Amino acid sequence: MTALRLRGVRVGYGRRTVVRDVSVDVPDGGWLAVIGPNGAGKSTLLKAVVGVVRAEGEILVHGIAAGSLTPRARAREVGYAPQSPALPDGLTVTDYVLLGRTPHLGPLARESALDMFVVEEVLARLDLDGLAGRPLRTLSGGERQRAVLARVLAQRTRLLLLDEPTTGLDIGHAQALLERLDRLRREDGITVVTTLHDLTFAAQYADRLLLLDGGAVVAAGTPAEVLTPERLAHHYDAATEILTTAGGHPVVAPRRGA
Ligand SMILES: Nc1ncnc2c1ncn2[C@@H]1O[C@H](COP(=O)(O)OP(=O)(O)OP(=O)(O)O)[C@@H](O)[C@H]1O
Repeated sequence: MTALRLRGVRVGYGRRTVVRDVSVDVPDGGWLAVIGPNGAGKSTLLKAVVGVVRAEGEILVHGIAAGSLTPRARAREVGYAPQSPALPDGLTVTDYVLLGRTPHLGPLARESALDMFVVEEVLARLDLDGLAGRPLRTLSGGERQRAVLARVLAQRTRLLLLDEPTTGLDIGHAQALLERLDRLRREDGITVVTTLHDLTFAAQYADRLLLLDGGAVVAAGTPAEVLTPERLAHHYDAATEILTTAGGHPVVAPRRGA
């Protein structure tokens, strides 16, 4: 089954079109990385899928038109972490992550033992259990980023849309997070869509890349197909060499003084 299908998606702010004619299919259990230079329209595309911005064209989530879902139903299908979310002041990490359970709560809106279990499990997996009682405002940038991801994972959706999930994370925490997502994908069939500026991480984890420039898809395919020095020069204005890891994944190495 196709977890996410976009056909001819267009998004504009006012009269300016910033995403144009985007079509892509993401199969169940797949990982799509949306890449592209600053301002290419990556975040806007994700926002269109979760309904934060209005879009034209077709957006199907697990075969259902996204626009026909209530916000609560959509939140049970799609977990979304924006690039820099506004965090409610005064909440502890546990309280905040518990917000991820909101779409699953019954009519009395009381959390059950299952909700608490899910929250504790997610906190442990993201190395946040030691911070569970801390107010959000006292966390470091990277810890805050992990708390945002914990809230999204607590939502337990089959499709995750993550906007720059590794921003502010050190290489170890970034890798641990991407490994965790990869395991969810392989073991539970969760589908992952991320924007990622780190093209080497994108090439390691995503099975498909979608390169946007000026709001349009300019390349799509496997990391090895999309990441060429010519494309990176043309669309990012970057001088790079593409190396290869022992495992056969492309590595994007910037070239000094080119
Ligand atoms: N709320 C808004 N109102 C008007 N223009 C916006 C709004 N949000 C984004 N834009 C513009 O839309 C274009 C695409 O922005 P978007 O944030 O989707 O790009 P991006 O590819 O995610 O960029 P980055 O890599 O810098 O995060 C940019 O030119 C941006 O200035």
